[in-house]
This record gives sequence, structure tokens and C-alpha cells, in this order.
Amino acid sequence: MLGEVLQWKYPADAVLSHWFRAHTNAGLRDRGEIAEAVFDVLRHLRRYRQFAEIGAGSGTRRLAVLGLASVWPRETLDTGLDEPERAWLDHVLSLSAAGLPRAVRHSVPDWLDERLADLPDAESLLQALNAPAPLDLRVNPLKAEREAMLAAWAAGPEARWAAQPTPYSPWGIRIQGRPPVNRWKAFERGEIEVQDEGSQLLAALVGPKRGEMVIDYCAGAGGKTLLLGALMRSTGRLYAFDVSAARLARAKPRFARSGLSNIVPVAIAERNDQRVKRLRGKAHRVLVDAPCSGLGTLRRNPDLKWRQHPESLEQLRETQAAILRDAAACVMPGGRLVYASCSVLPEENERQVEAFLAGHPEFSLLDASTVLADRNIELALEGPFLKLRPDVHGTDGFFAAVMQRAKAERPATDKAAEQADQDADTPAETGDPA
Ligand SMILES: C[S@@+](CC[C@H](N)C(=O)[O-])C[C@H]1O[C@@H](n2cnc3c(N)ncnc32)[C@H](O)[C@@H]1O
Repeated sequence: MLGEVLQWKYPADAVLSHWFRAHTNAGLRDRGEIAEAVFDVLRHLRRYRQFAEIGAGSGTRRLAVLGLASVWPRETLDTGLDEPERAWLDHVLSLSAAGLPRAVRHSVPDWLDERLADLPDAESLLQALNAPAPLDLRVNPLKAEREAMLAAWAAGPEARWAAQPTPYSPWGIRIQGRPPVNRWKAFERGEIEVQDEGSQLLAALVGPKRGEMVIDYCAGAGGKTLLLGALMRSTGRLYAFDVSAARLARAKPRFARSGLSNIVPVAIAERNDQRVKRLRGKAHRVLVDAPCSGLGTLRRNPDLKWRQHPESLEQLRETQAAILRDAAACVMPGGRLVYASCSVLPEENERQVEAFLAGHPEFSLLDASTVLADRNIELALEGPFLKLRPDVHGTDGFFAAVMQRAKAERPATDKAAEQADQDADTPAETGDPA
């Protein structure tokens, strides 16, 4: 199975799910350990490949042994190894990573190491992206209250997961370990959902109100749609757009559990969709949770650093810019547009927003920390953007920019007339040498 993951044909979690479906004899605990071992290999692949080069036998087996060494006690692992393998493992585990180049030490491809090097505290970011993430849940404010749920869990069998309120999101609960949350009663009743705290904050940044018309332009499986709908108290209209009907289909049971009745899922065409065109200038708020490299989520999806490359990034950048332009057209005068990604790369984030604003003077940037403070969420930020990092905020890496469309836009003819007046007032430059 590890060999199949390393072909990069499918996402690692898809290969794992497929394998588990075919190997039903693996119990819950086995599955957890196997998944952890595979993810450990993906996190440290470049460094482990160097280790695997020495020693005899299959390289993939040696990678698997290194992954298993991170989840099993050494005595358990040794029972499956022969003597040369044990000696090889002793040797490679004694090697220090300190003298290795940074890209090898943190196991990232060179192109990515170069791009991350420009970010502040790159070393600490790389380290955090390589660590496993805790599990973040979100309480559905329509059905439950966070403090009551925490109190009930602290007194019940859930106490072993050490649930804590998340530091920034008022709806978030962070737990340690990997309990089967989808079998919990609170989950079945739609009282909780799995959602990274950063993703919760993005929905808060959109800040929809009761009765508004809101568009979640890239809704996918509905992670943010659910919170947006709850913040609207299930009133108004919330369009969940996506080009992938399959992703929207995965969202439907979540919408049903949540008890929301204001969501309208629509599978749209990539460009020039007539239903999108009919909503031009009509939405109070539009969220563009853009398709991106996902490099901010490496804690949960470590294979992305090996599955992405500079060419795929370029393609994504073009798609992001096109979606942002189309989605912006739906925002009503005075309305808000939020552009977000789960990438940490400026080219997918602030560079996209700057390019958009340069071509759309009717939009202006709002300060993200002020917008959050309006919802009583205190988060100090440097600059107008929301930039979340696992090493600083304990969330996945996220980016968001909030933009407001000017209230009254003058008709183009007025602008042309004003320009003509200005031209008449301004002495013409002859360009003649004096
Ligand atoms: C980052 S994911 C969205 C995740 C989702 N918002 C959530 O919180 O679970 C990006 C989504 O954009 C969708 N997408 C890609 N191209 C698109 C387009 N041209 N218009 C709308 N959605 C698009 C993808 O199918 C994918 O589901």
C-alpha cells in the first residue's frame, strides 16, 4: 500500500480508505497505526529516502519500517525484522539531522523550500507543518452550546480526549488523539462537525447576517457553508456553488444533519455559468475559498508537498484569478468579498489579491483583525490580511482578505465625462524640449 501511495496517482487518504475497505480484518486501532505510519513516511520522505539508500532489500520496506518505528514500541517492531534490518534501524536512528541541508532536514522538495525561505521564521513554519495536527471540532451554534458540551464531555467517557476550547474561535473544541467522532451521538445529531479552527475563522470573517443573500463560491463538501448558514440563523439564502457535483453531494448529508434550511447547492460550470450571471451585483457577501495548493494543510495532508509542483501551482494561480473575477461580479454595491486559501504561499494569497484590486478599483481592502473584532474575536495581525500558521496560531496555514465593494458606483458615462473635464483642466505636456 505504501508503494501505491508513493506513486502519487491518488491522494494518500484515498489510497488508505481503499486499502482499509479491502482489508476489513484490520481493526480500528490497526487502521489508526497504519495511517499514522504512512503519514510519518510522507512527512519525512526526503530524509527517510536517504536512510533507505543504505542497507539491503526493498527500499519501500525500509521506508515502511521507519514509519512504523514512529508508532510502535521498538520491541514490537523488532519481532518483524531480521538481524541486518535491526542493525540498519539502530544505525539510521542514531544519525543526527542537524548537518543536513534544510530541504532534506524538513523533507520538502527544493522548489518549495526556496519559496518558503522568503517567509518569516521559515524554519519554525516547516517544523510545524511536519508535525501531526490535533483534531478540531466545531459546535453547531443552532443546536448546541460549546461550554455545555465541554462540561458534559469532561464528566463522561469523552474525558480521555482532553477536549479544550480553541483559543480564537468561539465555536471550536480541540481534542488530542483520533477518536471516531463520526460515531458520536453529538455528531449524528448535527451538534458538532470536524473543522479546523482556521477554517472556522474564515467563516467568521465573512460575517453573514440574518436574511442576507450569501454565496459560498467554492463550497466543496460544505465545511465553511455549514458555519455560514448557522451564522445566518438558517434565514436568507446561502448558495453553495462548486464545479464538482461529487463534492457537493458529499456536503448534502452534512447539511441535513445541521438542521439548516437556507442552503441552495448548485453545481456550476467552470466559466460563464448562466445561474452565476443571474446573481450579478445581488449578493451581500461572497466567499471565494479558492482551489489552492493546500500547502497550509501539510500537517493533515503531507502528500501534497510531493503531489504539487511549480507547473501545477501556475495553473492554480490562473484558476484562482479567474474565479475571483467571476465571483466578485456577484457582490452588490456595499457588499463584501472574502478571498481565502489554505496555502501559505504569497503567490496564491496576497499577490492574487493585489492583482485583483489593481484591476477592480471599486473594491477596497478591509482590516481583517477589525472585522474579527466586530465578532468579538481578538486576533492581532500584522497588516490587513488574515494569515494563520500552525507554529504561531496552532491552526492549519490559512490566508484571507476581506474586500468591500463601494456603495454607489457612478455610471461609466459620468466617469468618462469627469475624465474629459480633468483633461481639459490639465495643461498638456508637449514633450517638446525647452
Ligand atoms: C478549497 S476547496 C473548498 C473547500 C470548502 N470551501 C470547505 O470549506 O470544505 C476548493 C473548491 O473549489 C472548487 N472549484 C474549483 N474550480 C472552481 C470554479 N471554477 N468555480 C467554483 N468552484 C471551483 C473545487 O471543486 C473545490 O471543491
